[in-house]
Amino acid sequence: MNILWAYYVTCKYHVVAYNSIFKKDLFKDEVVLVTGGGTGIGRCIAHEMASLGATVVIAARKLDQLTAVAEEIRKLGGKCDTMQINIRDAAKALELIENIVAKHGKLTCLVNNAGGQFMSPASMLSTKGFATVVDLNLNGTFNMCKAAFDGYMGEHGGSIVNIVAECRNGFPRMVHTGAARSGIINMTKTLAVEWGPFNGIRVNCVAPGTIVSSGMKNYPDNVVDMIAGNDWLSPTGRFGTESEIAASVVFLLSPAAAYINGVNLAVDGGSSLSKGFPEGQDLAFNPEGSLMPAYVGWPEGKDNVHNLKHVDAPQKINDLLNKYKKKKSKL
Ligand SMILES: CCCCCCCCC/C=C/C(=O)SCCNC(=O)CCNC(=O)[C@H](O)C(C)(C)COP(=O)(O)OP(=O)(O)OC[C@H]1O[C@@H](n2cnc3c(N)ncnc32)[C@H](O)[C@@H]1OP(=O)(O)O
Ligand SMILES: NC(=O)C1=CN([C@@H]2O[C@H](COP(=O)(O)OP(=O)(O)OC[C@H]3O[C@@H](n4cnc5c(N)ncnc54)[C@H](OP(=O)(O)O)[C@@H]3O)[C@@H](O)[C@H]2O)C=CC1
Repeated sequence: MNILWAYYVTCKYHVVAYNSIFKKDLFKDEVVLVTGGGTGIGRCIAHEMASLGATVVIAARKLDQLTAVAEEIRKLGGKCDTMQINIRDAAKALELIENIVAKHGKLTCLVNNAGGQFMSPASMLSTKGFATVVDLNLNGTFNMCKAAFDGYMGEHGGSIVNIVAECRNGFPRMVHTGAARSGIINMTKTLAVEWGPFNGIRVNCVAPGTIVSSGMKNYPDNVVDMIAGNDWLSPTGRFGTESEIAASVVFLLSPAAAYINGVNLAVDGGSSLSKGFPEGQDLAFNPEGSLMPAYVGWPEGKDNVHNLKHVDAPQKINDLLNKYKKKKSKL
């Protein structure tokens, strides 16, 4: 009897969790701001949130990219607005939040996705280069968190997800971003504690490992070659996908994560724990491993193919992704 009861309770909660994660109108009352939403991972997060009913505002410096993504989302039936921002400008960050609240009535979720860096050994990095990357990632993320708090969340609550980069063991060749992202992870813990009492504000991080995305286009060919040559640097024997990052963000913003606060969720295939097998991904490749399709939330088009171009990354990196997919489809 007890076993049956335990089974019933477990199943019941599975069903509750499943429904609350996938219900198509889960975020219908939410207004979410995704910084850097005109490209790559941010674009994917914007699509997923819109597919679940949210009103999405995407903001970055380049309006043309934002406009194109907003059109894609609207064509698929989602709600999306665009606004321009340089997250390094604190005053403009507050102005942005105030504009969103004035236009959409609230701001319940913030995804701090905008950021980036370049590759350089520490020995060759200038003081200005270090400061620039810290300013963009650490100060920029703080500017957005503080603006969201002052402009809406302090009074009404909300949920924040900061996209960082997996940097648990340091970040060789990217000392600036490793320092900045570690700063964000620590800041996230502090804000979770300080702001929780303000109507239950939650602040969490997602730390991507190496992800096939447009971000790689920022790197010169020799760096892309190096990254592409190291695709085995994770126990899963592959890189991650944008939708695998978006899924974790959706989860952390959802009621399924209502009691999760101040964590840093590594989405890296375990690369922070081990670098996998030096023999290469052929040996390490796990045929059962998930390769989520892009834009899980939207209905598929003709022949079960998504209407959207999946990933905008350098050709060599895309070739690797297609190689994994072919292997998977053979099984
Ligand atoms: C084993 C393998 C595992 C490999 C594992 C690899 C994992 C990769 C994981 C991460 C992936 C991603 O994040 S992908 C996402 C990437 N996306 C982005 O980076 C987008 C955002 N990036 C940017 O905006 C820029 O790159 C960034 C430099 C950060 C900011 O641009 P700004 O215009 O503000 O700054 P700039 O004026 O260009 O530059 C300011 C100063 O910075 C320095 N600087 C700028 N670019 C530089 C460069 N390429 N090399 C040296 N120094 C540079 C110079 O000192 C510059 O000053 P002067 O000398 O006076 O000019
Ligand atoms: N791809 C990967 O392997 C990994 C990515 N990440 C992080 O994930 C996030 C998304 O990366 P990804 O999509 O791959 O890369 P992208 O380069 O495509 O995305 C970066 C986005 O940030 C925006 N941005 C950059 N600087 C600013 C600024 N000053 N103000 C406002 N927006 C800005 C850019 O838009 P615009 O130029 O129009 O301003 C762009 O949309 C980044 O923070 C990245 O560092 C972390 C680990 C791994």
